[in-house]
Amino acid sequence: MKTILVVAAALVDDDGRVLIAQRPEGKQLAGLWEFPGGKVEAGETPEAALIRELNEELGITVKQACLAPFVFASHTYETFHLLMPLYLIRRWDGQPTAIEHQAIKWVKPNDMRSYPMPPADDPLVAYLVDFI
Ligand SMILES: Nc1nc2c([nH]c(=O)n2[C@@H]2O[C@H](COP(=O)(O)OP(=O)(O)OP(=O)(O)O)[C@@H](O)[C@H]2O)c(=O)[nH]1
Ligand SMILES: [Mg+2]
Repeated sequence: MKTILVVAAALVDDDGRVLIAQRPEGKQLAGLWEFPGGKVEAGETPEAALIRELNEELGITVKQACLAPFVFASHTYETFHLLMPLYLIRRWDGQPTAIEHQAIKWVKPNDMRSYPMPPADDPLVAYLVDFI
């Protein structure tokens, strides 16, 4: 089975809320709420990939120095194994916008359980509850 590397971000605002984004219709896991991010492309560092994805998906600009490695998910799906580092980000330029998602939402980590997320993400929420 192939391992795919996906990078994701927990954007944290001044009130300690985290941004989650609803996956588009027609995509795998449509309608579930996720951390913005995406696949690392060939020749790309994980950090460069995350900066690119956040610009494509949310229209924000993030500096590499503002990416803080946090925790990772390692989860076997039916057709691939997902390895997904999650970075914490507290500073960025621009206003996050749902460019590729159905919707985005700022939620307290304690309230994230009300938003169905991909199975790989479940263990990550507990770390946010403890740390944010
Ligand atoms: N971005 C993101 N992907 C996640 C999360 N949890 C999770 O299982 N994934 C899985 O990671 C895989 C890649 O994510 P993605 O669809 O965002 O990839 P991408 O932005 O490069 O999109 P694309 O492949 O359509 O260009 C998907 O299979 C997705 O289901 C999460 O919290 N955030
Ligand atoms: Mg994505």
